[in-house]
Amino acid sequence: MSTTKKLVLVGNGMAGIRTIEHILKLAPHAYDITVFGAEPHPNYNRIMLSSVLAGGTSIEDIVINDWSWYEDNGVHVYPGDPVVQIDTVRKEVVSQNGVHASYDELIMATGSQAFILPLPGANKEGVIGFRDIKDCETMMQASQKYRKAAVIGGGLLGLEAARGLLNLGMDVTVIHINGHLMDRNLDLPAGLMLQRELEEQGMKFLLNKHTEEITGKGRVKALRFTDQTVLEADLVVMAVGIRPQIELARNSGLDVNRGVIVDDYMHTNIPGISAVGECAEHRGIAYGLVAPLYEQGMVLAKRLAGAATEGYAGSVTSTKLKVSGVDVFSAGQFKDSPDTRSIRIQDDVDGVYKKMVIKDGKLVGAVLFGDTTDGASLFSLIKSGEDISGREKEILLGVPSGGSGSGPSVAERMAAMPDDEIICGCNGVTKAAIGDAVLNKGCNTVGAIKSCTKASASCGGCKPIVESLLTYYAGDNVGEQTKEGICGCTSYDRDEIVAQIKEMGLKTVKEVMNVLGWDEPEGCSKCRPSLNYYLGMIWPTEYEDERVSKFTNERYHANIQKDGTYSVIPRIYGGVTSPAELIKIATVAEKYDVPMVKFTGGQRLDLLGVQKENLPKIWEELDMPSGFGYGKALRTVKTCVGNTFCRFGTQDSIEMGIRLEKKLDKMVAPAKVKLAVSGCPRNCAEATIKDLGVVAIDGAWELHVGGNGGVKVRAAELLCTVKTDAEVEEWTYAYLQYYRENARWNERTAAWIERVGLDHVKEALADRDVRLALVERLEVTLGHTVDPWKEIIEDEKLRKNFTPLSGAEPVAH
Ligand SMILES: Cc1cc2nc3c(=O)[nH]c(=O)nc-3n(C[C@H](O)[C@H](O)[C@H](O)COP(=O)(O)OP(=O)(O)OC[C@H]3O[C@@H](n4cnc5c(N)ncnc54)[C@H](O)[C@@H]3O)c2cc1C
Ligand SMILES: NC(=O)c1ccc[n+]([C@@H]2O[C@H](COP(=O)([O-])OP(=O)(O)OC[C@H]3O[C@@H](n4cnc5c(N)ncnc54)[C@H](O)[C@@H]3O)[C@@H](O)[C@H]2O)c1
Ligand code: SF4
Ligand code: FES
Repeated sequence: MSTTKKLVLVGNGMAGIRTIEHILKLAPHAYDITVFGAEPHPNYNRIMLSSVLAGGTSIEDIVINDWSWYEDNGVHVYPGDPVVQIDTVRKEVVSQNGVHASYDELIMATGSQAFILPLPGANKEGVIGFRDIKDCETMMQASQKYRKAAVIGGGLLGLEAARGLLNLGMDVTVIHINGHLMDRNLDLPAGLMLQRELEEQGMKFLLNKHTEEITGKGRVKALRFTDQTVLEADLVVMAVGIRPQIELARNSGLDVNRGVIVDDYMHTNIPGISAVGECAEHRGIAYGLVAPLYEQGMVLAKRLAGAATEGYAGSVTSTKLKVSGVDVFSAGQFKDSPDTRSIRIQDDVDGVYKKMVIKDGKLVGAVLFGDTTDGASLFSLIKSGEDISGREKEILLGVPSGGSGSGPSVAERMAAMPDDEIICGCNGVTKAAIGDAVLNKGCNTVGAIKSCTKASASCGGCKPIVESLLTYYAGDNVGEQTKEGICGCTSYDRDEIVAQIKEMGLKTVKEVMNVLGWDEPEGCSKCRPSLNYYLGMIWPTEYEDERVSKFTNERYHANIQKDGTYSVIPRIYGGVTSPAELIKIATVAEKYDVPMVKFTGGQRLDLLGVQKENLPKIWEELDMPSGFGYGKALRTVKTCVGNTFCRFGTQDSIEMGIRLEKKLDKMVAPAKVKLAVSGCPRNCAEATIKDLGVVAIDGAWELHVGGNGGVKVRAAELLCTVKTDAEVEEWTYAYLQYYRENARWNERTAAWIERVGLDHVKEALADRDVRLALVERLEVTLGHTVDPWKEIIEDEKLRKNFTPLSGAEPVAH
């Protein structure tokens, strides 16, 4: 008589089949396995439905185990045939099609269903959730016939659905009950930054809106809200959360609450029946992300295979929004509470926000917007629970901690990580699997690991840790192509892209992406602005700036502030103003109720707290050039008093500063550029911590380059000493143009000089003909650059962009 036990799995989804995969590995002959699935498909990666909807991925691409896998592993499968009854006494399940299957062990892995708000009209045609392949197909079909889509719920799922529908050509409005998006994962500043970014992509939002009714005859026509406004819609996608599928379990006598209640070994209250995945509730939590479910699956598989396991103790979760062009990451406890401290950086120029939440010296939560490269390492710090006291700022600023004795190095952290730690949550890839790919399967690049294990193939959030593990395992054998592409969308680096743009005459961002085979068709918030810069630098007379490829600040030509208002900084050449100019500034400040007028560190006046819609009017009335206080461009030329008034001064620093600023006032660059001119070596203008600082010495001028006074202070290095004012100009312009042509986008001169070395720059500029040619190219560029505010003021269409934040006002009936 056979000793093989019978194992029945109810639910052919991600958690259940992952458990079966482990059992097949741990105890290949222990069970005769039967799987029932309500969906007619083989086991597929539900996560990737967002990518299918957004385009570029097919249903076939997201299948994890095709039909042959079931056959090869002797797994009997009943697709499209849900289990409708469980006889826990006879130990038998019955399916909708009348199949009876007896079991020794039964796994419930029925997942969740989309929560459909019980609104009048919710049963109309065109109202759906977003949970499975069928929903995805319904949306794709609807987009062929209809224009207006409403997505209820501004969480992860709603925003991914909305992005997909936009890609399908629909006009999409997201209705959100809260005041900021992704309120379950983000705090207010990150939520606002996300909203702005998505608005730029064409998404519309109605916040703090409560839907009351779905109207229309047969098919949906509109949504009516509690404030009695109405939004027309031919397709409504509900993405307001999920509910575990527990009816079958409840009807079968299993203890249920929100989900099927399980202990640390995934036992339910009935012997022989386990539950795993979203349908399970462990220590009061029913998870809605794959990583914890895979951890549960591993524990269950070990128990059923008779292997030792410490049980499941619960998970800290992390999420990453899968919308191309937006980088958002959230992990753990992201909200402040009385027993936590938090530390945050908000860089409105580059559209970056980072927050760490700390409790008892340990990192317990993090939010990242705009730059999520540190997401994986922050997440592993949260999971490891190590004490980070004294290193908080270092960690948040992304300064690598290694070798200095201030904390474990990356290699030490990789070594300490347990083998069964899941590195790629989306695909359930463990550290051991990555080690195996590198050590035994010859994978020596991230790309090869991706092909072999699927790690980093979905949301990409795990890529930095995959890279660290690759280095940890492969050491010196890391393959060539791990050279960094400019972002996750491409493997081309900056120099290759610039060379290809020149060689192939590529003229638009889209063209570069198409021709160079970008992985993400829309690009992301890193590559779009950098391509926009490179194209403008290479084709100064032809290229038209692509507004959508820029950060918010540069798109609105104003610095966005913490509270969503903007600041206005007119140019004040060399920091020298006049009574007439001051009166003009004071007049607009009073007229538009500007809450604060402040001197900046760069000797200018900043009007803070300006509403977006007032920006064009203020600039029009000021009638002063833009100070580019927001952009990757020339910011200020700070000057000291110089020999006009100062008794120590040997040269006229004010005149020199104004001359340089007048020439360069519209110069855009890879990153912001600050200049200063001091009239003697006392250097009151602090010229030696500027990108370029000019310091007068007796009978000559010194030019110092690559300085920085920000987070990482760097003293400038002496580039040259010249005698005449004309030479100061020639070297300054040549140096800046050389930087414009050779630095990576977003690379300040300090970082650039550190990377290429001062000697290289000196050598490149040594030849006068080369310098003159550089100056000429800069002049051509400057000749084609316009003052952005002049352009906006004169163009009605551009002025229209300055309407209030949530532009999507509902249609009132
Ligand atoms: C569009 C989308 C994007 C997502 N993106 C992410 C992401 O980026 N990261 C992340 O971590 N998570 C993401 N998720 C969530 C993730 O997909 C789920 O957490 C995961 O699929 C849950 O796995 P599960 O096996 O518990 O449930 P499921 O994958 O839902 O599988 C359950 C299966 O059981 C079937 N079933 C139900 N009742 C029965 C029955 N009586 N008989 C037989 N079969 C039955 C269901 O039809 C289903 O096929 C996303 C979800 C969606 C919808
Ligand atoms: N990238 C990812 O990790 C990813 C992507 C998609 C889905 N998922 C998972 O899938 C599950 C479902 O996602 P979700 O976004 O539906 O759930 P969610 O709970 O994360 O978000 C639902 C959102 O809807 C809002 N909401 C609730 N009621 C509303 C109403 N009446 N009107 C308007 N808004 C309302 C909530 O404030 C919330 O922000 C979650 O577990 C999620 O983690 C994850
Ligand atoms: S740098 Fe020299 S010239 Fe300029 S203000 Fe200071 S002391 Fe005077
Ligand atoms: S965690 Fe999403 S691809 Fe790895």
